[in-house]
Amino acid sequence: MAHEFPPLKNDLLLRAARGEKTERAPVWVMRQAGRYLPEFREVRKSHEFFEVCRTPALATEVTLQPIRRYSGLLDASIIFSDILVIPQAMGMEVLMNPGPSFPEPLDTPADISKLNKVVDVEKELGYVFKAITQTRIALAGEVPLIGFCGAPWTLFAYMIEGGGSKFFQKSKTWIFKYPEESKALLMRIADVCVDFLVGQAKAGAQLLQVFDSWAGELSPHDFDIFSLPTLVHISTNVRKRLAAENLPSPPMTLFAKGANYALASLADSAGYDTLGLDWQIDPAEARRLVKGKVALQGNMDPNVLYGGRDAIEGAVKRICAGFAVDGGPQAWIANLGHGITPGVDPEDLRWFFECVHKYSARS
Ligand SMILES: Cc1c2[nH]c(c1CCC(=O)O)Cc1[nH]c(c(CCC(=O)O)c1C)Cc1[nH]c(c(CCC(=O)O)c1C)Cc1[nH]c(c(C)c1CCC(=O)O)C2
Repeated sequence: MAHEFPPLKNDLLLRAARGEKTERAPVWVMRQAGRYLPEFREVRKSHEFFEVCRTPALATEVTLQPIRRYSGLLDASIIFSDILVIPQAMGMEVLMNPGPSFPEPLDTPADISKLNKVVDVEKELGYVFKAITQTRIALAGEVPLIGFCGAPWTLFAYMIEGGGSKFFQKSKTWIFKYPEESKALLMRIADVCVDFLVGQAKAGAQLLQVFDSWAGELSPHDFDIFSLPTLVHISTNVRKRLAAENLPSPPMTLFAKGANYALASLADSAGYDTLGLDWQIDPAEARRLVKGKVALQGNMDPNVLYGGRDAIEGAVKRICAGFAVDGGPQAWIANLGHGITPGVDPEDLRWFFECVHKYSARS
């Protein structure tokens, strides 16, 4: 399955992810297709969240909304979907009302038998591959398209907690009481992640991002046991599988939120080209920890977007200076430290993009 796609006109994102110097920093934001956009809310009025995910024409439409609105300012698109499509593919029911909820979460390891024995990713998640191919065509080479999945630890926690959680008591009970069963389930999820990312790359995704949103809930010791091996499994096997078919591997990004304690070791050995950063670390300190081994992405506190133009400009200026290498942008993708939230004024986000263009430019 080889697709012919329109040639890419803006490769800033891919060059920065490979560690190259760029004339200015590429910029996009997590959850850029989302509820802060009136045109997104309009689509959601008549379509359920997962209906949008499962209908390639709708997924393409909402993926393109921010690209159209911020034409010339945004340097990447990210396919509209959710990390929780993997638990669905494994046989679990997931609702979005308005946050995610699982009517039948995994209670004890005996419940693992309720999951699908084999997951046919093409059959279960082929709609994501279709959406990616259609979006790639519709983008007409304007900007690259990012594919993504959730990291095993984060998905495992959702599948056990049954939704968001404050204390992660149930998922922590699993890892401490049933460590072997937990590791086996985490690896099963990791195998689905591999199939899913390989399929997304084949369908046309030009960069792949893994979201470990709850990495920060683990101690450094437990992260090394319950998350890191699965992340390495994913980066290694995605590249291996694509290479076996003579296909190039897209650059890979890992966003392990809250896991700044692991930055140095992730840069050393996790196998990702770029590490995403939340806002809890100073850019210069992150640069120091990763020793030039990987590119970085981030990391403005998303709530700065509520602080008005001066606050946004000040934060962007500081961040651009903090990530600069030899006085200019290199190996840095400007982004927020987490997803944009629904109350942000889209014009304030435009200002954020304009400030990144201005203050990251090589003089
Ligand atoms: C943990 C997680 C989820 N989903 C995702 C993560 C990892 C990133 C992170 O840490 O935030 C990833 C995600 N979710 C969504 C995308 C689409 C692409 C994009 O970034 O624009 C991506 C990359 C759409 C979405 N996923 C969701 C929305 C909002 C729901 C809606 O339209 O009603 C969107 C646009 C819903 C969702 N999905 C999830 C939650 C916790 C929620 C509810 C939170 C909220 O209300 O914002 C699970």
